[in-house]
Amino acid sequence: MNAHTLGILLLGSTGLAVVVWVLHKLGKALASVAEALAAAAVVFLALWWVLKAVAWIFKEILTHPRTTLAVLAVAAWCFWLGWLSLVVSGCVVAAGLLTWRRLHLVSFDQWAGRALRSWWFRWALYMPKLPEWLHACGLSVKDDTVPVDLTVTLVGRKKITRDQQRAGVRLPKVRRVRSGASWDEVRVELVPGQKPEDFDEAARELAVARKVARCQVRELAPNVVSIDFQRRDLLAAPVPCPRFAELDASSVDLRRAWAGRTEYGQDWHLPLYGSGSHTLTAGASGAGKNSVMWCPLASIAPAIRDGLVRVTGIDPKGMELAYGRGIFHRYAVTPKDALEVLDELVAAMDARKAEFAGRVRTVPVSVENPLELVEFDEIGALTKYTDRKTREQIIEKVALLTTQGRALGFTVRGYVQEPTKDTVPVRELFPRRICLRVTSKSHVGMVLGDQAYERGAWANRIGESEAGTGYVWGEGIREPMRVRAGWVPDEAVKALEAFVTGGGVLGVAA
Ligand SMILES: Nc1ncnc2c1ncn2[C@@H]1O[C@H](COP(=O)(O)OP(=O)(O)OP(=O)(O)O)[C@@H](O)[C@H]1O
Repeated sequence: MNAHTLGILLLGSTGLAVVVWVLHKLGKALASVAEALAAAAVVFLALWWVLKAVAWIFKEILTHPRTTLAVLAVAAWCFWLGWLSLVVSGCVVAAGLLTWRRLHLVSFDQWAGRALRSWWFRWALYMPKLPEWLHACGLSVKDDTVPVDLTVTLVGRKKITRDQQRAGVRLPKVRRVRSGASWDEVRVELVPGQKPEDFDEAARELAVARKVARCQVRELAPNVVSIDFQRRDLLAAPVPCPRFAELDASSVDLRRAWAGRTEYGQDWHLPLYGSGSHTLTAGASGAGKNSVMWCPLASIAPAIRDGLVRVTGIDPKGMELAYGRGIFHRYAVTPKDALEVLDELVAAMDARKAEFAGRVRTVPVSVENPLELVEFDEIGALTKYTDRKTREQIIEKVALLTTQGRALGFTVRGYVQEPTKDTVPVRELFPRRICLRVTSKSHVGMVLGDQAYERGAWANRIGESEAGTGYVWGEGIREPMRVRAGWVPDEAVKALEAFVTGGGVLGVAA
């Protein structure tokens, strides 16, 4: 090997070493750049997921505030205080709620039970199941009109894709679930292509899907309907009237006369004396107004017999009350007689006022000063359909009795078919109202007040076969409550008459 070759080899090795060194340095630099990029990507991704999670939590808080906050509260509790204290506290709360439920079912249900049941039904039943039912009942909109994207590739092939988000079917969204004692209201928002009538037509199928006897649909807005499912009906069968022959005088409480049953399957009481005793009952013909009248009278039969209660009957039809004529201390049919009877009552009230003023705040019921109970059937017949002079006088006397009678032991109970203001101008003077089956939705508000219908007093939907069923609201009842008056058949009215007049205690099998 000569010097020239040696020089070339040396130069070549040096060049190669330099190239290797440069590549090594380049590789190192590239590796650190890649490392930095990877770290940045990880940080960016982590930040992106955190942001997404925060956005999701905010969205959930906004759309389902109660549920999300409850879940967050439970998680926070577990994190800071431990799960054991959570379980113990949960058991204590559950025991408290169960005790409350046992002691007072109605107040428990109206303040806590409804909210818990609504929440549970929403998440466990209606959110997962309703879309399925709606689809099965033909209440979904098929998205045949989904746009199709055509992609032409470089090699000339065509790829057809559908917008995955909008493919398939569109279903109404559940907006709210409200669960009452007997009915569940599921509010849904319709999708374009649907109308409320579609839901009306599918009501029967929906009832079958939910496995309940009845389902009704209410239109709340052009694109919102409430699908109402009747879960149970404890008032389907007539409620028997009390066995008054077996009652003894000491068990009669005039402030809580038994009147029938509530939709919770509990006793329904009405006050005949004291606060909230003036009662107006509205109901279409055949709605069962007379059972609201007769049933409490049957439950206080011993007090009527003993002279602690004196019943006055005003009966413009001259039929219904005449059947138990002996029960009534005073009785009137014609407008003239009615006015006379009312005059007599107002005079008695004034005499009592003169005797007791300044001595007591409420006149105690006794044989000398009995509770004067006025049963005014078809009150509209005399406050609208008589001559003006008599009408005005009758209205004036009823107003006097309802405004001044409570503390003096005078109670008026009126019954009306048409609860409009011009039929019953003294409507507002009756603090307690009962709405039996009525012919129009507007009547519900007239009897029970604004919002009664919206809050579930659907008295216009009571069936003709459900006579005696109605709604009560106000006077300590937070939500409209469905009730059914005890049914007092004809023979029971006769037996009641015999009982209170001392004509033999016949009693009635309940
Ligand atoms: N509580 C009830 N339970 C079961 N059936 C009842 C009840 N109340 C009434 N009915 C039935 O409904 C029918 C009509 O009842 P009721 O006479 O009380 O109606 P109403 O509202 O007074 O009607 P109208 O104003 O026409 O007199 C009764 O004959 C009876 O068959």
